[in-house]
Amino acid sequence: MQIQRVLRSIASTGLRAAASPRTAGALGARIPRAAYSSAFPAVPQLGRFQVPAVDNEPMYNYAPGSPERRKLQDALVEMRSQMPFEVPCIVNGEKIFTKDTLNQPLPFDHKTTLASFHNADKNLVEKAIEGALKAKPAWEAMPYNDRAAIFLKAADLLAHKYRYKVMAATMLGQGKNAWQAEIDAAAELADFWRFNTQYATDIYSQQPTKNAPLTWNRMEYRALEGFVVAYSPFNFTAIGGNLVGAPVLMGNVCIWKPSPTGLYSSYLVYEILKEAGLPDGVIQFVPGDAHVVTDATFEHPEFAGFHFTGSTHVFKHLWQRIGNNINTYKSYPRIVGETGGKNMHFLHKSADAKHAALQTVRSAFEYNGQKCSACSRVYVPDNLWEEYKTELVAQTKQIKQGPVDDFTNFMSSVINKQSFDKIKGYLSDIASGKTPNSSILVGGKCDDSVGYTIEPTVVLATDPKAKTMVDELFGPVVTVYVYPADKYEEYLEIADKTSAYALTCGLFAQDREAVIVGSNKLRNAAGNFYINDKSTGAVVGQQAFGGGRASGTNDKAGSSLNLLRWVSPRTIKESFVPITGVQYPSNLKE
Ligand SMILES: NC(=O)c1ccc[n+]([C@@H]2O[C@H](COP(=O)([O-])OP(=O)(O)OC[C@H]3O[C@@H](n4cnc5c(N)ncnc54)[C@H](O)[C@@H]3O)[C@@H](O)[C@H]2O)c1
Ligand SMILES: N[C@@H](CCC=O)C(=O)O
Repeated sequence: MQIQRVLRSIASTGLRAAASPRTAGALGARIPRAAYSSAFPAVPQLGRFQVPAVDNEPMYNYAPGSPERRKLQDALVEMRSQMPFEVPCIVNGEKIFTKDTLNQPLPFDHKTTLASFHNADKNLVEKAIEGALKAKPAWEAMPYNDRAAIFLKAADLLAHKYRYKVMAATMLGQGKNAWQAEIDAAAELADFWRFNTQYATDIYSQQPTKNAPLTWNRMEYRALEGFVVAYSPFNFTAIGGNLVGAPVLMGNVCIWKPSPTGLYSSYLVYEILKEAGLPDGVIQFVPGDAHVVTDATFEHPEFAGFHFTGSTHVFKHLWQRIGNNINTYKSYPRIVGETGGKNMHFLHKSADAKHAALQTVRSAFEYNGQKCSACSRVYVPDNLWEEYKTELVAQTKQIKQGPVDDFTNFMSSVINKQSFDKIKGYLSDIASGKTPNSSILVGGKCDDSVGYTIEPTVVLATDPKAKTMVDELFGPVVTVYVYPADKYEEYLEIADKTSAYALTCGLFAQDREAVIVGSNKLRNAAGNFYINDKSTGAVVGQQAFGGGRASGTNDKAGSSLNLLRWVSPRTIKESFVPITGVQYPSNLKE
């Protein structure tokens, strides 16, 4: 509160100073010092501060007997003993219980509720927008060092004080096992917040390199005029923290509609930012019906940007809506969306078949196949098929599935009934012969009596355009197509054209020429391309993430490219010496 008061006073004195008239219009006239001297003393910046060097958050491995395993198990027990939690909307720092509630169940035990959350109605969303716009001048005026410090502090709070709590919420609410929660809710989120401070510093330091005599040129990276809206998906706690964190670090204010199936961990993320010093109103936490929140935010003239991660059809629909409203807005809204995938592993005949099979099992089935980057189609040359299949089937069969509290479980269940029904529909059609050219090689059972559980499943397709080679299922199903080993280039071209998506791809080959040919032919088939590695597991600071085509705007979360979308630069030229006439030398008579 105190910090907000100070910032508000800075912002308003700044505005007063800008508006105060000069005593005389002519250049060179004396300006009384007092008119200006009171405007800026509250924010002396007596140094060019250097944001601390950042590194990836070290990851614990949760091996049996490790202290981190015990601490995480304790956090799970504690969370289970306290749930269900009640989650309010938070607008202008105030917790608001609207009494219009929904539950977030455990996906692997859907009769048990993790949290009950209050949905915002139209009036509350409008109040959130108004409050955010009021908070904006002070937030934007806060010196960058202080904005960065808030995010660095949040990252440290997350990595230390709240690590196991946020991980436990991610495990119970979103169905992740310990390792998947570690790489998401602890490591990736801390990395996003820390690395972004570095990227923002880099952006701010990009300044004009030339100055004509008697002038000074500068570039100011203004926040967008208005407010930004962020809609987050259920599958990564870190993504929600970055969807709001990136624009806000650059001086924007943000209306955050978290996913109903990732709600409790999102709430904890908001609370951490608040504890780190984020002023009230800068992020407005408004769970709510998607249509209600969209109607209120997308119809507002100050709607300045949309930061989305989720499915392709939702993003396309929302983009269209923004287009239809274009005459409503003060500016052209920035639209950034990372969306679906139909990610492939492509093996050349020189590939290490066992390595590729193991990586396929990890990529296709870790987090129950619910990573946007999960491998869901594989092209295997016939010379490697027997070896690859033997390993793939054996490894798939030994996967243990069940509640996340049992650390020996590699998988749990998919997120909700809608997802379960969709995947079950595809698998039933294959099992009953309704889908031509496809059969189930291993897995295929679906059971939603306790959790929304789908067995890890491998489909064998005899048509490279079979339905499950094309559509995103977003669950633990991978489809394999066996191609003639000597038709590598032909099948690279088919793979490139098979799906509308272009998110991630793993190319497996020992032969360097095959690596070069594959990389070239699949240049536009993926925004994240891996050679002899799986299609999942991008790390902030190492592999900036995002895809093209129907997979998104490819603004690369976890990079300066993304942060640049949240600023509207102003070029400033200052002249130091008055001119003395209008004519240029070229106007003079010979
Ligand atoms: N490319 C990436 O970086 C990336 C990362 C994570 C997830 N994803 C994709 O996200 C999807 C899975 O996440 P999800 O199920 O949470 O996605 P989703 O599209 O169902 O939901 C995303 C967000 O949009 C909201 N939403 C849903 N329907 C809406 C509508 N009609 N109008 C307005 N808002 C709406 C949701 O409430 C949620 O906040 C997959 O397609 C996956 O590939 C992509
Ligand atoms: N960072 C993740 C992708 C996020 C999508 O769900 C990965 O690369 O596995």
